[in-house]
Amino acid sequence: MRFSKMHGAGNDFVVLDLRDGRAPPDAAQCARIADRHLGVGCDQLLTVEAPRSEGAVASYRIWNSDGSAARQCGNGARCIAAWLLRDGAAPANGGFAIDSPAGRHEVARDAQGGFVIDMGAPGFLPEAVPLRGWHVAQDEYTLDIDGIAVRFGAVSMGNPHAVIEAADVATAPVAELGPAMQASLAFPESVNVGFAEVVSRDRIRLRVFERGVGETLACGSGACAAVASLARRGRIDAEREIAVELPGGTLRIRIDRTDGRIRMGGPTAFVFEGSILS
Ligand SMILES: N[C@H](CCC[C@H](N)C(=O)O)C(=O)O
Repeated sequence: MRFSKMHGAGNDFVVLDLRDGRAPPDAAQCARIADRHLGVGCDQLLTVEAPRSEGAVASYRIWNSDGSAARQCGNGARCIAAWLLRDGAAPANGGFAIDSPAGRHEVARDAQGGFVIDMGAPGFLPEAVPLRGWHVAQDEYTLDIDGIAVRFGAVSMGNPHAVIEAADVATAPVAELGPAMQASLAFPESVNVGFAEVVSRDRIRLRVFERGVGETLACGSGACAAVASLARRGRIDAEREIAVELPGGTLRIRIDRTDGRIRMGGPTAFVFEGSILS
Protein backbone atom coordinates (compact mmCIF):
# COMPACT_ATOMS: atom_id res chain seq x y z
CA MET A 1 0.00 0.00 0.00
CA ARG A 2 1.50 3.39 -1.09
CA PHE A 3 1.85 6.17 1.45
CA SER A 4 3.17 9.72 1.85
CA LYS A 5 5.25 10.64 4.90
CA MET A 6 4.60 14.24 5.99
CA HIS A 7 4.92 16.49 9.01
CA GLY A 8 3.49 19.73 10.26
CA ALA A 9 5.97 21.52 12.59
CA GLY A 10 7.47 18.12 13.42
CA ASN A 11 4.17 16.35 14.21
CA ASP A 12 4.55 13.52 11.73
CA PHE A 13 2.08 11.51 9.70
CA VAL A 14 1.69 8.59 7.35
CA VAL A 15 -0.95 9.55 4.75
CA LEU A 16 -2.94 6.82 2.90
CA ASP A 17 -5.17 7.55 -0.10
CA LEU A 18 -8.37 5.57 0.45
CA ARG A 19 -10.60 7.64 -1.90
CA ASP A 20 -11.26 4.44 -3.87
CA GLY A 21 -13.32 3.24 -0.92
CA ARG A 22 -10.82 0.74 0.50
CA ALA A 23 -11.33 0.08 4.22
CA PRO A 24 -8.82 1.78 6.53
CA PRO A 25 -6.34 -0.35 8.49
CA ASP A 26 -7.70 -1.66 11.78
CA ALA A 27 -6.29 -0.44 15.11
CA ALA A 28 -3.56 -3.10 15.24
CA GLN A 29 -2.45 -2.36 11.65
CA CYS A 30 -2.42 1.39 12.39
CA ALA A 31 -0.24 0.85 15.45
CA ARG A 32 2.18 -1.30 13.43
CA ILE A 33 2.45 1.26 10.61
CA ALA A 34 3.08 3.96 13.24
CA ASP A 35 5.75 1.88 15.03
CA ARG A 36 9.13 3.58 14.59
CA HIS A 37 10.99 0.22 14.48
CA LEU A 38 8.56 -2.31 12.96
CA GLY A 39 6.72 0.07 10.65
CA VAL A 40 7.09 3.41 8.88
CA GLY A 41 6.86 5.45 12.10
CA CYS A 42 4.56 8.42 12.78
CA ASP A 43 2.56 10.19 15.49
CA GLN A 44 -0.69 9.74 13.59
CA LEU A 45 -1.91 7.86 10.52
CA LEU A 46 -4.21 9.92 8.26
CA THR A 47 -6.53 8.46 5.62
CA VAL A 48 -7.80 10.57 2.68
CA GLU A 49 -11.37 9.55 1.86
CA ALA A 50 -14.43 10.70 -0.08
CA PRO A 51 -15.96 14.01 1.10
CA ARG A 52 -18.77 13.91 3.63
CA SER A 53 -20.11 17.47 3.40
CA GLU A 54 -21.53 19.27 0.35
CA GLY A 55 -18.76 20.69 -1.81
CA ALA A 56 -15.84 19.48 0.33
CA VAL A 57 -12.81 18.22 -1.60
CA ALA A 58 -12.22 15.17 0.65
CA SER A 59 -12.60 13.87 4.18
CA TYR A 60 -9.90 12.45 6.41
CA ARG A 61 -9.69 10.24 9.47
CA ILE A 62 -7.04 10.09 12.17
CA TRP A 63 -5.45 7.26 14.15
CA ASN A 64 -2.92 7.78 16.95
CA SER A 65 0.25 5.70 17.08
CA ASP A 66 -1.37 3.41 19.68
CA GLY A 67 -4.13 2.62 17.16
CA SER A 68 -6.82 4.71 18.89
CA ALA A 69 -9.03 6.91 16.70
CA ALA A 70 -8.95 10.69 17.10
CA ARG A 71 -11.57 13.21 15.93
CA GLN A 72 -9.28 16.17 15.32
CA CYS A 73 -5.72 16.82 14.12
CA GLY A 74 -4.77 20.40 13.30
CA ASN A 75 -1.28 19.73 11.92
CA GLY A 76 -2.79 16.80 10.04
CA ALA A 77 -5.45 19.04 8.50
CA ARG A 78 -2.77 21.31 7.03
CA CYS A 79 -0.88 18.28 5.67
CA ILE A 80 -4.07 16.87 4.12
CA ALA A 81 -4.67 20.26 2.48
CA ALA A 82 -1.12 20.28 1.06
CA TRP A 83 -1.50 16.65 -0.07
CA LEU A 84 -4.78 17.44 -1.90
CA LEU A 85 -3.21 20.50 -3.55
CA ARG A 86 -0.23 18.47 -4.79
CA ASP A 87 -2.67 15.79 -6.00
CA GLY A 88 -4.45 18.39 -8.12
CA ALA A 89 -7.67 17.83 -6.20
CA ALA A 90 -7.69 21.27 -4.54
CA PRO A 91 -7.12 24.82 -5.85
CA ALA A 92 -3.69 26.34 -5.20
CA ASN A 93 -5.06 29.57 -3.75
CA GLY A 94 -7.05 27.82 -1.03
CA GLY A 95 -10.78 28.46 -0.72
CA PHE A 96 -11.76 24.79 -0.36
CA ALA A 97 -13.12 22.61 2.46
CA ILE A 98 -12.11 19.28 4.00
CA ASP A 99 -14.08 17.11 6.45
CA SER A 100 -12.58 15.73 9.66
CA PRO A 101 -14.48 13.48 12.09
CA ALA A 102 -15.09 16.68 14.11
CA GLY A 103 -16.66 18.62 11.24
CA ARG A 104 -16.03 20.75 8.15
CA HIS A 105 -12.90 22.90 7.84
CA GLU A 106 -12.45 25.79 5.38
CA VAL A 107 -8.86 26.00 4.08
CA ALA A 108 -7.12 29.26 3.11
CA ARG A 109 -3.53 30.19 2.19
CA ASP A 110 -1.43 32.78 4.02
CA ALA A 111 1.18 35.21 2.69
CA GLN A 112 3.94 32.68 3.38
CA GLY A 113 2.18 30.01 1.31
CA GLY A 114 1.17 28.13 4.43
CA PHE A 115 -2.27 26.67 5.00
CA VAL A 116 -4.75 28.29 7.39
CA ILE A 117 -7.39 25.92 8.76
CA ASP A 118 -10.71 26.94 10.32
CA MET A 119 -10.62 24.67 13.39
CA GLY A 120 -14.11 25.61 14.58
CA ALA A 121 -15.19 27.08 17.90
CA PRO A 122 -13.73 25.72 21.17
CA GLY A 123 -16.10 23.88 23.49
CA PHE A 124 -15.84 24.87 27.16
CA LEU A 125 -18.79 22.96 28.64
CA PRO A 126 -17.50 20.06 30.78
CA GLU A 127 -19.81 17.66 28.94
CA ALA A 128 -18.23 18.75 25.62
CA VAL A 129 -14.63 18.06 26.63
CA PRO A 130 -15.67 15.57 28.27
CA LEU A 131 -14.72 16.40 31.86
CA ARG A 132 -16.42 14.63 34.79
CA GLY A 133 -17.06 16.24 38.18
CA TRP A 134 -18.26 19.63 36.97
CA HIS A 135 -21.42 20.76 35.16
CA VAL A 136 -20.75 24.45 34.60
CA ALA A 137 -17.90 25.72 32.43
CA GLN A 138 -15.13 27.34 34.45
CA ASP A 139 -12.03 29.25 33.31
CA GLU A 140 -9.96 26.94 35.46
CA TYR A 141 -10.43 23.67 37.36
CA THR A 142 -8.36 21.99 40.06
CA LEU A 143 -7.69 18.26 40.32
CA ASP A 144 -5.79 16.40 43.02
CA ILE A 145 -3.19 14.39 41.10
CA ASP A 146 -1.13 12.19 43.44
CA GLY A 147 -1.56 14.70 46.27
CA ILE A 148 -0.73 17.72 44.11
CA ALA A 149 -3.42 20.32 43.30
CA VAL A 150 -3.19 20.75 39.51
CA ARG A 151 -4.92 23.81 38.01
CA PHE A 152 -5.93 23.53 34.34
CA GLY A 153 -8.28 24.81 31.67
CA ALA A 154 -10.46 22.28 29.82
CA VAL A 155 -11.33 22.72 26.13
CA SER A 156 -12.72 20.62 23.30
CA MET A 157 -11.45 21.29 19.78
CA GLY A 158 -13.36 18.24 18.64
CA ASN A 159 -10.91 16.34 20.83
CA PRO A 160 -10.26 16.78 24.56
CA HIS A 161 -7.57 19.13 25.91
CA ALA A 162 -6.36 20.11 29.37
CA VAL A 163 -4.17 23.25 29.46
CA ILE A 164 -1.80 23.69 32.39
CA GLU A 165 0.09 26.97 32.75
CA ALA A 166 3.82 26.51 33.45
CA ALA A 167 6.42 29.08 34.51
CA ASP A 168 8.94 27.42 32.15
CA VAL A 169 7.92 24.73 29.65
CA ALA A 170 11.51 23.48 29.51
CA THR A 171 11.23 22.19 33.08
CA ALA A 172 7.51 21.36 33.13
CA PRO A 173 6.77 17.79 34.37
CA VAL A 174 5.38 16.74 30.97
CA ALA A 175 6.35 13.06 31.12
CA GLU A 176 5.03 12.64 34.68
CA LEU A 177 1.92 14.83 34.82
CA GLY A 178 0.78 14.10 31.25
CA PRO A 179 0.06 10.39 31.86
CA ALA A 180 -1.27 11.07 35.38
CA MET A 181 -3.86 13.52 34.03
CA GLN A 182 -4.80 11.07 31.25
CA ALA A 183 -5.37 8.35 33.87
CA SER A 184 -7.68 10.57 35.94
CA LEU A 185 -11.32 9.50 36.13
CA ALA A 186 -12.15 13.16 35.45
CA PHE A 187 -11.31 12.46 31.79
CA PRO A 188 -13.49 9.51 30.71
CA GLU A 189 -12.05 9.65 27.15
CA SER A 190 -8.50 10.49 28.35
CA VAL A 191 -7.10 13.88 27.28
CA ASN A 192 -4.36 15.73 25.40
CA VAL A 193 -2.36 17.61 28.06
CA GLY A 194 -0.80 20.97 27.14
CA PHE A 195 1.84 22.78 29.23
CA ALA A 196 1.84 26.47 28.28
CA GLU A 197 4.25 29.27 29.24
CA VAL A 198 2.94 32.79 28.62
CA VAL A 199 5.87 34.75 27.10
CA SER A 200 3.87 37.89 26.29
CA ARG A 201 0.32 38.98 25.49
CA ASP A 202 0.67 37.50 21.97
CA ARG A 203 3.25 34.70 22.35
CA ILE A 204 3.26 31.41 24.27
CA ARG A 205 5.55 28.39 24.43
CA LEU A 206 3.77 25.03 24.49
CA ARG A 207 4.54 21.35 24.95
CA VAL A 208 1.80 18.72 24.53
CA PHE A 209 1.59 15.19 25.91
CA GLU A 210 -0.88 13.75 23.43
CA ARG A 211 -3.53 11.10 23.99
CA GLY A 212 -2.53 7.91 22.24
CA VAL A 213 0.99 9.09 21.39
CA GLY A 214 2.91 10.81 24.20
CA GLU A 215 4.82 14.07 23.81
CA THR A 216 4.88 15.26 20.19
CA LEU A 217 6.97 18.03 18.61
CA ALA A 218 3.79 19.94 17.87
CA CYS A 219 0.03 19.68 18.32
CA GLY A 220 -2.23 21.94 16.25
CA SER A 221 -5.47 21.34 18.13
CA GLY A 222 -3.44 21.66 21.33
CA ALA A 223 -2.19 25.07 20.22
CA CYS A 224 -5.78 26.15 19.52
CA ALA A 225 -6.92 24.81 22.92
CA ALA A 226 -4.09 26.61 24.73
CA VAL A 227 -4.93 29.94 23.07
CA ALA A 228 -8.65 29.49 23.76
CA SER A 229 -8.11 28.63 27.42
CA LEU A 230 -5.48 31.30 28.12
CA ALA A 231 -7.57 33.96 26.36
CA ARG A 232 -10.59 32.96 28.49
CA ARG A 233 -8.41 33.33 31.59
CA GLY A 234 -7.25 36.79 30.39
CA ARG A 235 -3.61 35.68 30.18
CA ILE A 236 -3.17 36.63 26.49
CA ASP A 237 -4.79 39.19 24.16
CA ALA A 238 -7.62 37.46 22.33
CA GLU A 239 -7.78 40.34 19.82
CA ARG A 240 -4.32 39.56 18.39
CA GLU A 241 -2.75 36.74 16.42
CA ILE A 242 -0.93 34.50 18.91
CA ALA A 243 2.41 32.88 18.08
CA VAL A 244 2.54 29.42 19.64
CA GLU A 245 6.14 28.16 19.86
CA LEU A 246 6.29 24.38 20.04
CA PRO A 247 9.44 22.24 20.05
CA GLY A 248 8.95 21.46 16.33
CA GLY A 249 7.98 24.92 15.10
CA THR A 250 5.66 27.91 15.48
CA LEU A 251 1.94 27.95 14.73
CA ARG A 252 -0.10 31.15 14.34
CA ILE A 253 -3.49 31.11 16.04
CA ARG A 254 -6.24 33.69 15.80
CA ILE A 255 -9.68 33.78 17.45
CA ASP A 256 -12.34 35.27 15.17
CA ARG A 257 -14.12 37.78 17.38
CA THR A 258 -17.31 37.62 15.27
CA ASP A 259 -18.00 33.89 15.59
CA GLY A 260 -15.44 32.64 18.13
CA ARG A 261 -14.00 30.20 15.61
CA ILE A 262 -10.26 29.56 15.76
CA ARG A 263 -8.00 29.67 12.72
CA MET A 264 -4.59 28.03 12.76
CA GLY A 265 -1.75 28.60 10.30
CA GLY A 266 1.57 26.83 10.04
CA PRO A 267 4.05 24.82 7.95
CA THR A 268 3.67 21.48 6.16
CA ALA A 269 6.36 19.25 4.60
CA PHE A 270 6.50 16.16 2.38
CA VAL A 271 9.36 13.94 3.60
CA PHE A 272 9.17 10.79 1.44
CA GLU A 273 6.87 8.47 -0.51
CA GLY A 274 6.86 4.71 -0.08
CA SER A 275 5.05 1.39 -0.08
CA ILE A 276 4.03 -0.59 2.96
CA LEU A 277 4.98 -4.23 2.31
CA SER A 278 3.90 -5.90 5.54
N1 LIG B 1 -1.40 16.07 16.75
C1 LIG B 1 -2.79 16.44 16.53
C2 LIG B 1 -3.68 16.07 17.69
C3 LIG B 1 -4.05 14.65 17.65
C4 LIG B 1 -5.05 14.41 18.73
C5 LIG B 1 -4.97 13.01 19.28
N2 LIG B 1 -3.78 12.81 20.07
C6 LIG B 1 -6.21 12.73 20.10
O1 LIG B 1 -7.04 13.66 20.29
O2 LIG B 1 -6.33 11.59 20.53
C7 LIG B 1 -2.96 17.92 16.19
O3 LIG B 1 -2.07 18.47 15.52
O4 LIG B 1 -4.02 18.49 16.55
